This record gives sequence, C-alpha cells and structure tokens, in this order.
Amino acid sequence: MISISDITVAFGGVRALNKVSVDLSDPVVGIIGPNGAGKTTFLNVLSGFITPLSGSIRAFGSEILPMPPHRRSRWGIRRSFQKEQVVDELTIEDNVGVVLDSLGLGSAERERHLAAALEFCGLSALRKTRAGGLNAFERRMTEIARCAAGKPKILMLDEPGAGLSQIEMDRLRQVILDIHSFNGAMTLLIDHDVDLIQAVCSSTMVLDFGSLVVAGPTRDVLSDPRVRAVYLGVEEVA
Ligand SMILES: Nc1ncnc2c1ncn2[C@@H]1O[C@H](COP(=O)(O)OP(=O)(O)OP(=O)(O)O)[C@@H](O)[C@H]1O
Repeated sequence: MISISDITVAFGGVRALNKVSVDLSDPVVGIIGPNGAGKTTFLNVLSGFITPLSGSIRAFGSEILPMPPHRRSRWGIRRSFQKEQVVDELTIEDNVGVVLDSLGLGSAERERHLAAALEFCGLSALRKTRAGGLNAFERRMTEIARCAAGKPKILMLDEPGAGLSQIEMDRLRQVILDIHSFNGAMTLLIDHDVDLIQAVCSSTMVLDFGSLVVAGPTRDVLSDPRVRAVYLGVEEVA
C-alpha cells in the first residue's frame, strides 16, 4: 500500500502537482492524464528526483520522502523512463545486473536474481548480447528486467508501450500483468494507451493540471464523466 498525502510540486509559477492525496494498493495501478498533467512529476517525487514543497508518502510501512534517491533504490523503488536508459556498449546481463550491485548480494544470489529477471522478460538467450544490437522491444524488456530484478517493492514504468507493435504490446501486457506474481512488487504504469491501462491496471488515478481528478477501479474511472471531460475537453454531464 502506498499512501500519498498532500503532495505539491511547483516549477516557478507552474503547479506540476497540487495537493495530491491518494492511496494506491492494487498490483498494477494506472496513472493517466493529458500531456503536462503531472504524471512524470509524480514518479519523480516517488523516486526522489524532485523534492515536493509539501506532503508525505508512506509505502509498505516506510516513510519515503526522507530517504535520499540511492536509498530509495536500495529500499526497492525502480523505474523506467520515457527516454530509455539502456547502455549500448553493455551486454543485456550487465544492463540488468547493474541494479543488483548495490544490494550487497553474494555472487550466487546475484546470479539467481539476474537469471530470474532475464528469464521473466524472455531475455535469457540474449544475455551476452550487446544492447546496441537490440530492437526497440528487446530494449524495453531489458529495462523492465532491470526494474524487476532483485525483489523491488515498487516498479514505475513511464510509457513502456510507446512505439511497440501490436504483437509486442501483447507480450508487454502479459509481462506487466505477471510482475506481481514474479516478485511481489506493485507496478505504477503511466501510458497514453487506454487499452493497455484497461487490460493491466485494476485501479487507475487521473491527473489534470497537477490535480487528482479521480482514482478508483479502472473501469469506473474510464467511464467517469470527469475523466471524459479531461480528455475530450467537454463539460461534465450530469
Ligand atoms: N523540470 C521542470 N521545469 C519546469 N517545468 C517542468 C519541469 N518538469 C515538468 N514541468 C512542467 O510541469 C508540468 C507537468 O509535467 P509532467 O512532465 O509531469 O507532465 P506529464 O503528465 O508527465 O506529461 P506527458 O504526458 O507529456 O509526459 C508541465 O506543465 C511541465 O511543463
């Protein structure tokens, strides 16, 4: 369970997040909203890239905001970015394994976690391949393997479906659905693809102009007139 309370972030005059309070508890939670709504800022607050003006975040019994970013990573917060962060010169196993190096694992345990994450993302046969030769889907899977490795508590995926084909989206969808049974982590998923959100997120929160519009079961949220108004720019219907 992640309890977010009264989070405000300002960039000059822009309120990127405005007193956002929400409780998130499902295995996969969607975060949606129009461009500039504050979705990435929300993840940046959780990962520690941005310090909010106010508020608190309690996750799985720990206060998150007092932790410096490197401690949050060791504690179990992982994320992928809109702009992917795979290093071309490294092999897939080194791209994924880097996240395990700060966990103080013995070599056998490190290998166990690494092999499991690679297997989970369908990358075992490619583990010695340099990332520079990978296609977009394999790179995306490498990032997800890096996020999923080593018993994280929270995975944050920022538009993992961008630019993928339909077949690749089907595989991505299954991987995201399986994360919780693989390692027990909760996934926070930002994506503009409502079909993906609907398929994998039991609950969804909607941001608009930095404010929480609604949060709840995905089906209810997507049919909520306030959400349709946010996307379509139409007035709420009674
Ligand atoms: N580092 C920054 N400096 C100044 N303004 C910023 C910064 N980061 C974000 N913003 C502003 O904060 C608001 C929220 O941005 P954010 O990137 O969180 O939105 P988003 O919902 O993730 O958008 P998108 O769907 O386009 O990625 C926007 O108005 C954006 O211009």
